[in-house]
Amino acid sequence: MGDLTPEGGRAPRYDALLVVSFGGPEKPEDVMPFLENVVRGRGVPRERLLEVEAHYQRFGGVSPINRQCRDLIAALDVDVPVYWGNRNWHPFLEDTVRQMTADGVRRAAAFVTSAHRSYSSCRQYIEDIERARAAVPGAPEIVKLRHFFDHPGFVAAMTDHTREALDRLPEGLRDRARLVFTAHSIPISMAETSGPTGGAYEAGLRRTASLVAAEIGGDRPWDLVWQSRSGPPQIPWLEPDVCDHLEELHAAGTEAVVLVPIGFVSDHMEVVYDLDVEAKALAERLGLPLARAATAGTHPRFVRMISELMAEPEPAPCPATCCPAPVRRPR
Ligand SMILES: CC1=C(CCC(=O)O)c2cc3nc(cc4[nH]c(cc5[nH]c(cc1n2)c(C)c5CCC(=O)O)c(CCC(=O)O)c4C)C(CCC(=O)O)=C3C
Ligand SMILES: [Fe+2]
Repeated sequence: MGDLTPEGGRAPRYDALLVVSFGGPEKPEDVMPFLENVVRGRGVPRERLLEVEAHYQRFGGVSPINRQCRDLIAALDVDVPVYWGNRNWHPFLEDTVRQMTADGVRRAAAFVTSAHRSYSSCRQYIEDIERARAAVPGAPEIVKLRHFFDHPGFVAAMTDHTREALDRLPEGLRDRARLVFTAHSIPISMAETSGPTGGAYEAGLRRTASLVAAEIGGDRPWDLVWQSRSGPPQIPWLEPDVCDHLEELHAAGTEAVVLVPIGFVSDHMEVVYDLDVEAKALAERLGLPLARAATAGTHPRFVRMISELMAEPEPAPCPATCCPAPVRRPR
């Protein structure tokens, strides 16, 4: 299928675009069932779950993520029908794949709202897609687009938003502000097995951060730290946590910080709670001037990136050894 390109490769031909995301609750009574979907079989302690439930209830039981997916879809400029399915909440992928099948879709491109490589952000989405396809007779072929952590469109959007955040700091501090990039912490064992040869999650995040920092220029110091740790306490996750890091920076004399959530593509609950509520309150307590950069969201350059990914030669599927599912240790 597809025409030969001048380079002799095959131009992919997709008859639909499927946006695949995490999903989130949109009313208070959906919060607990959503969380139970997220943590099923993952050994997340009950206390952690109740704590996270309170984060959602504080915002009326509504995660911003579904709205953000709708906004992204509305901003897309592609010449095929666009579908949307989630891992953890409505619209569920399986229902969407059923609809695509009924509509006669044969071969769709899948854009997953996750830039980086790890089990949670890559392989698990592949499993979600394959499970949905297996449940629907005659389901279309679904080709997952490549990871985009180093794509110029993603980097440009994050650079713009980092500049905007710098401009929100008091003028005299802008040149001295440190860039603190954040991403979701994951278990160290998951980080070590991410990508085809391991370590790709952190390496990719460092790559994006260094590209953004270089665009910002001025040899500005930057760090990569972690947020939103979950899981049972006895299992080691990536550290330091962003809040511990802010305390350390403050103690060491850092005058101002811009937080850049490079590990996420929209301002969803983990960004608005863990950074805009928790980290912000800490910074206020410390007297540390802090601004948080927006995620890529619907930045035009990021939106255009999605069309560009669809026009690329079809990505090779991930090798089976890439981002394996975590081994579940008995507790
Ligand atoms: C790498 C990564 C990303 C980035 C890539 C991507 O975007 O996919 C991400 C995104 C997100 N994580 C999200 C929410 C949650 N993640 C949890 C738990 C976990 N995340 C993990 C990893 C990641 N998560 C892991 C290893 C766990 C432990 C359980 C498990 O092994 O799966 C929990 C359970 C409660 C708790 O936090 O303890 C919640 C509620 C939301 C939605 C926010 C909203 O509703 O707006 C989004 C976009
Ligand atoms: Fe998560």
